[in-house]
Amino acid sequence: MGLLVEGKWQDRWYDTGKSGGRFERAQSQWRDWITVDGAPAQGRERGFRAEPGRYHLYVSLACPWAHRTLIFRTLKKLEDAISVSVVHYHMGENGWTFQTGDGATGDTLYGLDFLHRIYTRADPFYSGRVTVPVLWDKTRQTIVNNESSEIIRMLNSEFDEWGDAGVDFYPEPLRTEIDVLNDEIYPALNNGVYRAGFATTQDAYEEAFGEVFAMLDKLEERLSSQRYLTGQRITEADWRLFTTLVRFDPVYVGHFKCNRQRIADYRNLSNYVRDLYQVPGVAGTVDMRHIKWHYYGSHKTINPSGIVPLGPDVDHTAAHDRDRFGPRPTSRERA
Ligand SMILES: N[C@@H](CCC(=O)N[C@@H](CS)C(=O)NCC(=O)O)C(=O)O
Repeated sequence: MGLLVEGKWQDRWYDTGKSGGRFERAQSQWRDWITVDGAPAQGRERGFRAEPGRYHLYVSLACPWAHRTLIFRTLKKLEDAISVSVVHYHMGENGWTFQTGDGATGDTLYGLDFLHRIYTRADPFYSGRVTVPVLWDKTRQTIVNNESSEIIRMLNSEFDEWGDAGVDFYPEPLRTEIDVLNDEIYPALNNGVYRAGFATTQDAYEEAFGEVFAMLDKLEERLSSQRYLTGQRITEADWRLFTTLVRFDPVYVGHFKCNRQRIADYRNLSNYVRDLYQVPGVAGTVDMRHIKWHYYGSHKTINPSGIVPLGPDVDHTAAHDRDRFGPRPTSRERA
């Protein structure tokens, strides 16, 4: 675990010293957009035109933010248009690596050893964290964007010429509602579990823990009267929630000490996760080995032995009860 300082790698854990023991996630620094016409997004200088075969995703199968991008790539049928490299699940003193095996592909573009070399290839003097996902432009050999919430928006709408234009997870009439949901769920839950797990004071941990479960209670209630977060169709807000929920019982309950209760103890949330998991294509994006071995094996400050617990055995393929709100509409019916 570390970061780049003016292009030089330094092995350093998160610094919670100046924030009262609170974990504060750094802002992603690469924020350009791929667009259909190649025009720069508002306020940006560099423009990137959507083209098949030009862009590449660097992901970890363990990471909930990278997982979002894989789900969008799969459900938008962009596998042929956008290529992928999967880093090794272990993140040690060199950060994410391109060690191969066990589902890790290595760097399929340049054969590099560490992900930080991708960042310095884009900017030899980059300072900041080296995170996944990374959306890479093979033509200009640079990073377009390393913020998952933006990458999924591009995949949703800018590659429709080569993907499934009938699938839209950010439909115009629901945008405000989706944005409001994201703004609430991200700090309290998606990032809340990390704030609980990486806290270095009791107060910081308890604050995050309270927010995590207050949000889960709220979502449980919301999902007691409708199939998905905005009602009858699956949106971006659901996929963003899914990647956190699917990691909750196997990792966040134990490793991040979010143990008031499990997702399995919430009737609606547990059925909802199974419902989303069973959407064709999604199961193939969930890799429990990478998920468990990454967190338990990489975070030595919170699990020094690196031992990975064997349980729990969560069966996401089991039947769910969400059809009680009516059938899940297919993308064709919605379009
Ligand atoms: N806001 C970013 C966060 C990405 C992120 O923090 N990824 C984690 C893995 S789950 C990472 O690569 N961490 C490495 C580090 O912080 O050094 C996004 O959503 O894309």
